[in-house]
Amino acid sequence: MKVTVVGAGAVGATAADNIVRRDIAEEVVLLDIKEGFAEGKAMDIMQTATLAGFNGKLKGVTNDYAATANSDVVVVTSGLPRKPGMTREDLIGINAGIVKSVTENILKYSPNTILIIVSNPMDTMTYLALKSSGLPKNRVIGMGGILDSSRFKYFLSEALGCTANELQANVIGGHGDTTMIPLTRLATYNTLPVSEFLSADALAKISADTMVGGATLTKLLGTSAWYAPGAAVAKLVESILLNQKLILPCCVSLDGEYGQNDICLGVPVVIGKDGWEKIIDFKLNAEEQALFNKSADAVRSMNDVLATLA
Ligand SMILES: NC(=O)C1=CN([C@@H]2O[C@H](COP(=O)(O)OP(=O)(O)OC[C@H]3O[C@@H](n4cnc5c(N)ncnc54)[C@H](O)[C@@H]3O)[C@@H](O)[C@H]2O)C=CC1
Ligand SMILES: O=C([O-])CC(=O)C(=O)O
Repeated sequence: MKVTVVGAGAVGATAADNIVRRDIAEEVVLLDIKEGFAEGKAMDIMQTATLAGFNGKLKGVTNDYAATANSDVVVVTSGLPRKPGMTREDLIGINAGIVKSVTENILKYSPNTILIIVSNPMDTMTYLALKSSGLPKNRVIGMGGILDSSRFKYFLSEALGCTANELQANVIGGHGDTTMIPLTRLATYNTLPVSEFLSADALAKISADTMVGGATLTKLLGTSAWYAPGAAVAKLVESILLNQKLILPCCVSLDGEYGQNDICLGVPVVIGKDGWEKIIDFKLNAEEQALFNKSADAVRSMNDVLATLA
């Protein structure tokens, strides 16, 4: 199987590194518009092969879409990251043009690929990629919820004093500072509800910290995060390439599920060789459904901005 990662910046290179280390793809291509940049990142990563013990191949190219031909999966990370004080939505003006042109170029050489959109504002960029590519809806997936859920489990683990691997917890809704919905009611610690161990106030703080998880790191780092985003991309790619059928929260096109239509938003889906194969449409309680509707309203108004861009 062949994977292309577009954008060899912080997130794209980290995603490529995580994918090649897992030895799950026969070929990984890293593409960037900046001359020599992807080639350099790929060479540096490949020089860890004997140290990390992997056998896969990673090749870097400068804007050479022919080298991406017949990719089974393409990950789009090209675009600007935010700086401290910005929201992800502030990036729409520049990133919409980049995501649209990258999608067009990719489809010339891989017309049946599965597209994974990472560039922000991710929910709107996923909607844009779905509409502009004409790909079947199951082959367009936005990555945000896997990362947000991993952060949610991190904050829960810190409060509980346990490893995050003992926790199950999901974030649904939009991938924005105010649109994420950490599902605290359904989060468990070794099968038991986390509310058995943490007060309502503690859970509210964990939820708030999760929602601004990306903004907190942006403030600390001066640009947005890349280690967990890159690892989250690899988790998603692995479930596709190995047809694992993992249930992962991803941004997908809703057609009545969760009461929404004509929008891409984060919900739990089964991920396998054909992309997202099924939406797990479980019943939210009234409070969660109200938050989901509010999240959809906010994302929809960002989607409306697309029509105003040149
Ligand atoms: N969905 C998610 O969970 C996450 C999304 N992001 C988003 O991912 C994007 C990338 O973030 P970083 O890697 O930190 O940024 P970065 O600035 O380190 O890398 C972006 C790369 O894209 C390249 N690029 C720009 N236009 C291009 C084009 N037309 N074709 C090919 N390459 C092009 C740039 O040369 C640069 O190397 C940002 O929009 C950021 O907000 C970041 C983290 C998590
Ligand atoms: O915070 C950002 O802008 C980048 C991102 O989406 C994340 O790390 O969650």
